[in-house]
Amino acid sequence: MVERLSESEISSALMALKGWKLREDGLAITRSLQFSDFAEAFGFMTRVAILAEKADHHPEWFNVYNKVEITLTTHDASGLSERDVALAKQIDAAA
Ligand SMILES: C[C@H](O)[C@H](O)[C@H]1CNC2=NC(N)=NC(=O)C2=N1
Repeated sequence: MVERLSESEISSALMALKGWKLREDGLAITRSLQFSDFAEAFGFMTRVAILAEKADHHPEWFNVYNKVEITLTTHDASGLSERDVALAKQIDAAA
């Protein structure tokens, strides 16, 4: 069973991440990214898809043209877990 992060763990995790915000309900983190065009955006999404599959931890995301909006939460914990932080760090590196 994956543990849900405490508020202080979430705050310190957000400081180590780039551009991620805590969703109003406190149960997810979100980040918006903008690329030069659709092909760049989709290439990023492809890299993230491979990382997500390897981690067995998957984003909720939306893409329109060169913009990608990502939401991370852990369904199994009904909130944020270390899996979200780990994937967010990998996403920051893939951007
Ligand atoms: C059995 C369980 O659904 C799987 O282990 C994974 C799949 N991907 C997942 N992704 C996310 N975001 N949260 C999960 O709890 C999750 N669980």
